[in-house]
Amino acid sequence: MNTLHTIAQLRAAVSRARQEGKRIGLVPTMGNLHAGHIALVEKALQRTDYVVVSIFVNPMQFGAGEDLDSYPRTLPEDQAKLHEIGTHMIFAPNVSEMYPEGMEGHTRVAVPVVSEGLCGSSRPGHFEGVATVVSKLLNIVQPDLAIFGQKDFQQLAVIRKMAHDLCMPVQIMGEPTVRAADGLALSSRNGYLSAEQRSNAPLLYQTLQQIAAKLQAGRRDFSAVIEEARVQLIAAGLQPDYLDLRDAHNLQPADVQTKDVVALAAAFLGTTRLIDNLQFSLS
Ligand SMILES: Nc1ncnc2c1ncn2[C@@H]1O[C@H](COP(=O)(O)OP(=O)(O)OP(=O)(O)O)[C@@H](O)[C@H]1O
Ligand SMILES: CC(C)(CO)[C@@H](O)C(=O)[O-]
Ligand code: BAL
Repeated sequence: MNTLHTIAQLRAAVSRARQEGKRIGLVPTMGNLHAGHIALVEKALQRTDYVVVSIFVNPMQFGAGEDLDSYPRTLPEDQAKLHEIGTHMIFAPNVSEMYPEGMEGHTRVAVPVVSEGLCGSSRPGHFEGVATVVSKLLNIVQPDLAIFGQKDFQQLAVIRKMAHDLCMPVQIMGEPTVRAADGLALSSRNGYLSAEQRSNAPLLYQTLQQIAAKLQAGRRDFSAVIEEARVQLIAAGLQPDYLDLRDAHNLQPADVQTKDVVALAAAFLGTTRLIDNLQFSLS
């Protein structure tokens, strides 16, 4: 396994693999890899013959005052984890390789509607940054398959819509969220939590489970159920950013007709913002 830092080197390596008849897989990440990322890479290794993992903390998707500078950068540890499971190639460009003329006048990919609301409201410009960098990565690697986590549910919806609308010749696959034993979704940002915050953090997923249980038991007063959840999070010291029920297929607001629902939440523990979601069916 090699780590390449330039687009030209990576393109040459992928093109050699393709000439050997290999199917190419891509797993885009921002590094600081945990078992959630590893599950995506293992799926890519099962489904394709040559797996590229990109590691790039993309400044275009961070807003002012967010954690771009403090985001954990752990390339040697990431390399060891990826080597151990048989990853074929790491692509770890620096910012000037990806944005040689800077970000100011750079082309941007906007995916309306699905990018709006939820994380799109709290992080203006975030999904434009994600869609732009994922487009670049897809154009650089030209994979047959690209895999993303369902933990970032709205991000996955944005990327699927972008690939569809722009006729990108790639299969986009979403994989289930990997959780700690207490239910907390694994996330690089969990590393920012104090011991006390970490012990309260599983309440985010528990609250989503309680919302699902109430609706599956027959309640249809969506706003009251959401308000009860908000009150519970606040009482435990979590500050909800959003808590919402959407149609899992198109992220439009859920109503009493919606069959496949996703409950989505973002909440602050101190300055750390965690997200999670839970999909469930209503009859
Ligand atoms: N717990 C998880 N289970 C499955 N996939 C995950 C999990 N966490 C992240 N991913 C996926 O891994 C890919 C890279 O995500 P990223 O590097 O941002 O990791 P992260 O841990 O989510 O970090 P952050 O704290 O920035 O949200 C994304 O497709 C993301 O959805
Ligand atoms: C998809 C991604 C790698 C694009 O920077 C990032 O948003 C992430 O890690 O989820
Ligand atoms: N995991 C999504 C990337 C981000 O929070 O910027």
